[in-house]
Amino acid sequence: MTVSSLLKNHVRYAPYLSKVVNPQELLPLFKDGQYIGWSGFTGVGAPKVIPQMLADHVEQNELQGKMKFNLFVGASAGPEESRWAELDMIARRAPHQVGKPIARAINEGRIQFFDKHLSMFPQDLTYGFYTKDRTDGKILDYTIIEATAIKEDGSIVPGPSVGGSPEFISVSDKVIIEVNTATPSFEGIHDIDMPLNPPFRQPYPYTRVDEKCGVHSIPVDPERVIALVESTTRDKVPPNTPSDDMSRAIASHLVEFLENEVRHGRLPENLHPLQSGIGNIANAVIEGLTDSSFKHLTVWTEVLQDSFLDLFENGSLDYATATSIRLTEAGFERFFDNWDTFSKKLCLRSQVVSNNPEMIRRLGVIAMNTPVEVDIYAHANSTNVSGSRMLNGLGGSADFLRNAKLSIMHAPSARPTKKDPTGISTIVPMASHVDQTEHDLDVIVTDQGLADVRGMSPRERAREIIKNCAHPDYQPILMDYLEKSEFYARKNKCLHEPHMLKHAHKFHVNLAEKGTMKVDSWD
Ligand SMILES: CC(=O)SCCNC(=O)CCNC(=O)[C@H](O)C(C)(C)COP(=O)(O)OP(=O)(O)OC[C@H]1O[C@@H](n2cnc3c(N)ncnc32)[C@H](O)[C@@H]1OP(=O)(O)O
Repeated sequence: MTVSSLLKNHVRYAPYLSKVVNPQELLPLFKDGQYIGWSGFTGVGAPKVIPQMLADHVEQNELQGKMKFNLFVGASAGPEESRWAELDMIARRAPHQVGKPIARAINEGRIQFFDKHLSMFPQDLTYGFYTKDRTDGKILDYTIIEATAIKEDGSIVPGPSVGGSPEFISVSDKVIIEVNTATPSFEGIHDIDMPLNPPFRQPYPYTRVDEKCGVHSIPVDPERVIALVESTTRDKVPPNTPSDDMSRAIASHLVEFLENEVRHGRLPENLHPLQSGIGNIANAVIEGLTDSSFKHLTVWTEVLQDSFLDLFENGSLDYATATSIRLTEAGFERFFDNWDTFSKKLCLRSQVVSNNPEMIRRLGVIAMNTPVEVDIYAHANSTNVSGSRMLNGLGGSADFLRNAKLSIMHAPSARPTKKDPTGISTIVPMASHVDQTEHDLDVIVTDQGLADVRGMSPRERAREIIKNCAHPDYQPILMDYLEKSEFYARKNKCLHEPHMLKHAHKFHVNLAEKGTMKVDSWD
């Protein structure tokens, strides 16, 4: 097959050039029921060509539901994954996904999805936990990985995400590389600690966000690389929703809180390394920090979004490390135009390291993530609407929130339903599913205000959360629930964390039946 000169420029290990194929030639390798790993994390750095080729094959031959794979991706992949879900090509999936088609397939029971902390997922895969029913001793049949360059030793330089690729490759029978020639090489930006399983694993030695001691590309046994294909499509991340009054209000409460922590000596002037989730609120919080007086900030997180570029550019951010840099097309343009500046201030690691509990606790990270709901005692649901409907998954939220120095959850105080503009209260009597427990969270913040629940008993917490965070439409209803619960609990001597179990999920039942959480009474 003729190899383009662009591809030759990206591949510095000559023996691979004889393995360059037309993607169609790989079709016979793929069989229903196989276990496949993809590179990628939060919609960037995932393979594109082979997933599309397989999707076209399924669509053209009406093989929907007849060619299904057990698919593992560090976190969410790109639009190719949605297409696989639409064509019923995914039998099993872990650990985090994004997009309506895949969430629909999970909630319709067509995909067996299991959720796991992002720091643990790759190592558990290498332990063989997820393939314990295989009888051939293999873990992954194929890893399909996107590279932006291949080095002289045949090792793989990933693109804007590292994710779980090092672990996937280490347990993959065969490896297929998609070399993306539309994206500039990301060489020099990665620092990768290769997997080493217990009992001989060494501690990660980092005591600052900018320390590095890993390798700069992912080593692979060239014998296991069976094919290379050229990919000419860049990652496409949809534009972020601009910040609005609600998200700006949250950001301003948070900035005020952090300033107060500095004044009281609980944080240094440049804070501690920040972690920030994805989405509109997380973006607004970072924008809020851009406008604040904090300088020399650092970031230890899993995903960097466009708003971090502003922080770099205005000089507030000294250094950031993550496992993925999920930028919009405009963001990537800005990033490549200023490669020399950004690449010196940025490092991408594997997700086992970016989300490593020991590192998060050692560095005293300040973690900020958005929940579905938080209950009056500070248990939070990050994943399942009304206890059942899976959204995106746990992601790294609990890796960070359990281990951070400050664990913060930010959310709108109310979300709309078709029937009621404030039909969903973020603050509920009892969370319908718990991902973050009362033992993990320190601060809850909504557009209404901020509840600092450190050191508070559950009943003190409940009052602080209702008073400061609940939407005014729900404050009296929640107070009524709390007081009635206390009345019954006092009689039964169970006042530590009082609930009326028969009413604890009445907000959710009311939402299902009447389209609003506004319950008329507790009787
Ligand atoms: C890769 C990573 O891990 S990044 C690091 C952090 N990761 C995480 O925190 C993972 C878990 N978190 C998440 O996935 C997100 O933060 C979410 C989904 C919880 C919140 O994100 P938001 O952008 O605020 O979600 P949004 O308000 O659009 O809600 C999503 C959907 O859930 C519905 N929803 C949200 N909360 C509720 C609720 N309490 N009750 C009922 N429905 C709800 C919304 O109506 C919306 O429904 P739709 O899909 O039919 O439109």
